[in-house]
Amino acid sequence: MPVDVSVTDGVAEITLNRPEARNAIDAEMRERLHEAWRRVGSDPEIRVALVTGAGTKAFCAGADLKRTMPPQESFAQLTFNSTRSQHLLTGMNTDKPIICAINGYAIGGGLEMALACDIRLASTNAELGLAEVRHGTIPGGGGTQHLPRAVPQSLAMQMLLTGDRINAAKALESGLVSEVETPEGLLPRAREMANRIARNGPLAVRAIKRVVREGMAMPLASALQFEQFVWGNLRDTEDRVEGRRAFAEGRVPQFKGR
Ligand SMILES: CCCCCCCCCCCCC/C=C/C(=O)SCCNC(=O)CCNC(=O)[C@H](O)C(C)(C)COP(=O)(O)OP(=O)(O)OC[C@H]1O[C@@H](n2cnc3c(N)ncnc32)[C@H](O)[C@@H]1OP(=O)(O)O
Repeated sequence: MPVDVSVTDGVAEITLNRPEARNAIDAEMRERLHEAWRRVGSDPEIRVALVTGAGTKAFCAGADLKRTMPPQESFAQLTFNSTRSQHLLTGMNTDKPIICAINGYAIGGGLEMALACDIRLASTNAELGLAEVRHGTIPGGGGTQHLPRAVPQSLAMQMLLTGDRINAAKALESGLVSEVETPEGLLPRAREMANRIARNGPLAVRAIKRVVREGMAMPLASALQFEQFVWGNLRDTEDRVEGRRAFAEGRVPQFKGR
């Protein structure tokens, strides 16, 4: 299968599995990814998602450049496809946190997928770039908007206009990724982080993702009001009571998500 999904202790691990094509996204992988993101969003047992690539060379080399494009895609069909391409990423708009373990090349749609995630970790051999301009097009999966929001605009424009890749060190320095690990250490680190998030209050975890993502698009005053509103909604939850009770009793809280 071009996409493997395994769920353990509330963590859904999604692996892009076409290493022979540097995990490039063809039509079948796109459909399986849609299914995976739908499962993450709908399965109450899943609290966190972790996405990575099979093999040691690439997270994802982007859209499959060898796929045959129908010669005369109607505009409606193109719109549908672009919508669905967008959906590959917007489908990730679950309110559950997604960690991306970038285990090698993340290019084009591969970097766009990583940019749609909440936490990005990279291995020392990773290289990240948006090559679309070299193919006579522009990123179609959110890259022109997410990259300048993730790194300084000058670096984003340099990457977009040249199609150049940056290495893991530059990605860390620019804040595109939050940590760099050895190839052997990347997945264990990502899994450890995912498991710690999965043990936190699930309502609070999802509220944090929502408040940050939606608040960033608001004026500061409105965003602070939004935070207060969401904080108030959590005040009377069983999880908040359990958190305080567990601290007082010196034990690990058992959150139920209500
Ligand atoms: C209806 C279908 C829908 C499809 C999907 C739609 C949704 C997609 C998500 C949303 C996307 C929006 C728009 C996105 C656009 C893009 O992503 S454009 C593509 C951008 N990517 C690239 O330009 C990368 C091209 N590849 C490379 O530069 C290099 O391969 C590499 C990644 C740097 C790796 O180099 P190296 O390790 O030297 O390996 P290679 O020998 O080059 O490659 C190994 C084999 O893998 C094949 N391959 C690599 N990349 C792709 C690819 N993108 N598409 C198809 N195949 C790829 C390569 O051809 C080799 O194959 P073999 O020759 O058969 O061994």
